[in-house]
Amino acid sequence: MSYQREWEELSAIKGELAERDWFMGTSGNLAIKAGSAPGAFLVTASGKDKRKRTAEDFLLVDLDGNPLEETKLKPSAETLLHTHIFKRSQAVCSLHVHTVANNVVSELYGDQGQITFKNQELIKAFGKWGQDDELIIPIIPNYADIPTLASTFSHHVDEDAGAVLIRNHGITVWGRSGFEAKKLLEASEFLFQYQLSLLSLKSTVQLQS
Ligand SMILES: CSC[C@@H](O)[C@@H](O)C(=O)COP(=O)(O)O
Ligand SMILES: [Zn+2]
Repeated sequence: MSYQREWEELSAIKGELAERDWFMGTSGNLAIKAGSAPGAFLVTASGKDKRKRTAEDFLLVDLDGNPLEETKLKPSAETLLHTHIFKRSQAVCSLHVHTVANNVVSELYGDQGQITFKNQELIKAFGKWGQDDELIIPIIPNYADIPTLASTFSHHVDEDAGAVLIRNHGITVWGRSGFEAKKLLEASEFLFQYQLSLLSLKSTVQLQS
């Protein structure tokens, strides 16, 4: 089975996210559908330093997350989340990263179960082009039991592109292409960093007045 093109695409995305330092402490995992095999996708191998580029970065798994080729590599511990995305939508790529900004936002808004962005240019990345459009990013608890986490996560996969925050853990985004998934990830991180800067400056101004 040939998946060289998808391997190179995911590898290039991985390299860009690594340049942003979004894989601290081996965190993060990435997946892309293997075009020639509709029931298969490439996923990052578990526990690797994703800043490094190696011949063992990804392995091919089926839609239940089982390896399709003989390998000593283990699929990402969070492969189940990617399987839900590919089973429930037409998404082609999903990306998961831990950043300080997405963790802090998930904790600040975790009790509300979501964060809403409005009057922000970058929500257009999610197709929100109207004057009063809102982008709602759900926030789910960080269940240690991965099947429970994945099942909770799956309830929010109702479109072919989207984003979900996992509280004090990270974000998972998915899209109809690698380009779209990366765009949503970058837009989300921009919005999180903006929100944190705004809250911090507001509290400084309040303290001074
Ligand atoms: C030490 S990073 C935390 C991991 O448990 C996990 O959240 C993660 O994102 C990476 O796990 P991985 O199994 O390498 O895909
Ligand atoms: Zn993670």
